[in-house]
Amino acid sequence: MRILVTGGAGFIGSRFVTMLLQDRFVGWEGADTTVLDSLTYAGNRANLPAAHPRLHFVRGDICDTELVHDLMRGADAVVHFAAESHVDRSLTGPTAFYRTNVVGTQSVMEAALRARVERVLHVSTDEVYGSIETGAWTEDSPLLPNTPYAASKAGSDLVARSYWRTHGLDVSITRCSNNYGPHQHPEKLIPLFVTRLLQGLPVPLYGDGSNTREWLHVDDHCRALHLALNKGTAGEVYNVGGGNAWTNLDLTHRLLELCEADRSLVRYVTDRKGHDLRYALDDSKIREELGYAPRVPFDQGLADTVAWYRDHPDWWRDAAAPPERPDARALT
Ligand SMILES: NC(=O)c1ccc[n+]([C@@H]2O[C@H](COP(=O)([O-])OP(=O)(O)OC[C@H]3O[C@@H](n4cnc5c(N)ncnc54)[C@H](O)[C@@H]3O)[C@@H](O)[C@H]2O)c1
Ligand SMILES: Cc1cn([C@H]2C[C@H](O)[C@@H](COP(=O)(O)OP(=O)(O)O[C@H]3O[C@H](CO)[C@@H](O)[C@H](O)[C@H]3O)O2)c(=O)[nH]c1=O
Repeated sequence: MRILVTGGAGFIGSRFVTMLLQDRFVGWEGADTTVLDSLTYAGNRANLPAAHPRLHFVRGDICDTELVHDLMRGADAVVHFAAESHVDRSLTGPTAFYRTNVVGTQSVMEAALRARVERVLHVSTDEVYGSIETGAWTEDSPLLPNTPYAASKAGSDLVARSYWRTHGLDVSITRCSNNYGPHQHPEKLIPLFVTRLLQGLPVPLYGDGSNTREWLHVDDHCRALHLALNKGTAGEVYNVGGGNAWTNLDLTHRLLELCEADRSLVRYVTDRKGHDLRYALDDSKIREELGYAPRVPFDQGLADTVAWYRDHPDWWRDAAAPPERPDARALT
């Protein structure tokens, strides 16, 4: 078995590859893995084993269709993670988002079609549905993305779907909620707040902190991706939710406790432009059809994540700073 993973040096992709190399996915034991990653600010080669007999790392751009096609020759499956992933960056620099997320996904689908890859999984997000005040999105909910990031991911979903509908490419799409865990870039809420609190620095809470997100441990997400790739149906979408809905304010209070930090470190700053109020996924389809069930209790997963950042300051100290925000800059 040969698997190509795009974006495999990022947060979720590297965890997926690590679990694969540890033979944690039933039926894929001994699989050879090729990672294609351009190592943007978000990619880190050190997220993966330095050397492993079943890992081949290629630094390259998913928009280079010839390269992607060459790497796909003989591959049994492709898992497509590569993307620009941070909403705040998409507000100030959207071009890279449309290039990588839309054009790059078209390149990956085209290469998979030409290389006759048997199975493709496109990793997407609940943000394509927009914002929901009550209830939860099913896979049939309309796509109403609100930010450049979300719009580019919605575009990528439609590109993937069109390769299935027009050309019969065997591709499924997953849409998951907010992931957390080790190796997440400290531009995202949990690692940003944890790494700042551990240094005794204030944390920037957008708006009034009432925005709500559902948190999913990265290991549970990776298990869901394995199931979707192995047992999912071409052309179908599968939601993957965490079931743990928290307002940002409540989550911040939890992080303050875990980091043994004082509430005075919370700073309310100007809200994110177009800030989605609430995300909520109905993931009964993947649970009932593919047998998915999350395993990591949120309290345990969050405590372990904080401990990981506490134990790995060398990993995050040099990470690229989040985009400059005048009010966030004033915090330091
Ligand atoms: N993190 C989340 O909470 C979350 C939730 C839902 C969906 N997703 C989706 O999951 C996927 C992975 O997210 P993540 O959080 O691991 O992202 P990440 O930003 O940590 O990693 C993205 C990886 O893609 C690589 N990359 C970017 N542009 C590239 C290009 N043009 N060519 C090749 N490689 C390129 C980067 O170097 C990096 O290693 C993304 O598609 C994202 O939209 C993430
Ligand atoms: C960085 C930051 C974020 N926030 C708020 C904004 C959001 O309501 C919440 C989480 O923000 P972020 O960690 O940036 O994540 P969010 O915008 O929800 O997007 C994430 O989750 C999405 C899935 O829902 C993924 O598709 C994205 O790739 C991923 O980045 O915290 C703050 O209040 N302060 C901050 O400094």
